[in-house]
Amino acid sequence: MINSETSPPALSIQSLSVRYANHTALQDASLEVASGELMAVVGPSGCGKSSMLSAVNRMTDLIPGARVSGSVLIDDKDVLAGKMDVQQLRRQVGMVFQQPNPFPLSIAENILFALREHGVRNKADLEQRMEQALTATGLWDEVKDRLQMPALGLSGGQQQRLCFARALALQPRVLLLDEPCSALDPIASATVERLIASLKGRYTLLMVTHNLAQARRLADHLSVCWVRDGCGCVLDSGPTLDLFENERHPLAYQYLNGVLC
Ligand SMILES: Nc1ncnc2c1ncn2[C@@H]1O[C@H](COP(=O)(O)OP(=O)(O)OP(=O)(O)O)[C@@H](O)[C@H]1O
Repeated sequence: MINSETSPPALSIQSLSVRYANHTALQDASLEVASGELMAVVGPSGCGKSSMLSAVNRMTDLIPGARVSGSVLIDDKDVLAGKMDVQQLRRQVGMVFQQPNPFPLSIAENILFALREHGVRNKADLEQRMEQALTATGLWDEVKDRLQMPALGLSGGQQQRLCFARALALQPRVLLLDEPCSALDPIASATVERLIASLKGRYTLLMVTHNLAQARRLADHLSVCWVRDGCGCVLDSGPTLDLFENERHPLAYQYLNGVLC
């Protein structure tokens, strides 16, 4: 287990702003995630949570008119720097979305394709990494006898775990999770939540969720975002229980404790 008291943060977001045309989705946001910890980002709709995640893996590059400023350091390297190799960044920073989005390929190919795209060629390595990733997500025993079947034939929860396996196979430094359970039924959601809990300590996780109870169960640290003067911003960040139980920032405290109407 990594000692977060002494290690520098794995992910440090500093004065991050994201603008789309003339709208500021996120203004001057800063937070730090220690290596091996899970930080949950919560806040009302439209406060810039997804925009924050998109800046971390440079998906904002793909949005016409999007402008990003500030810095996003992963192990002290600024991913927003022009010289950053975006292909290399996508290997370092995995992402799982709200809707499971497996490729319309076989279960095996979903993982093998991602590995080959990132330069893994040796057949034994490919198979070993595929099995490890499927095992880590609890899928191996469920799918090992039907690896050549279409991934889209899996249940929603299994598809989501396959998306986790596809990301984990690349051994990312940081994993971004954008409401990873919200499209799943309660049983599948609980399975994915257990999977996320099992990743703590081994991966650095930044998770957007609207489920405050889930944030409280899973997150080591919490960042509460808000919309102020039409722009998304971070109200307060800190240890999860401290934010839930102590009125450090009145608005954040009221939001977390459901006393805002
Ligand atoms: N591609 C885009 N082009 C223009 N505006 C956008 C784009 N993506 C997001 N926005 C706007 O930026 C603001 C922040 O959106 P974002 O999706 O980051 O918020 P969010 O907190 O993740 O919301 P939700 O909880 O509803 O997913 C919103 O006003 C949204 O309409």
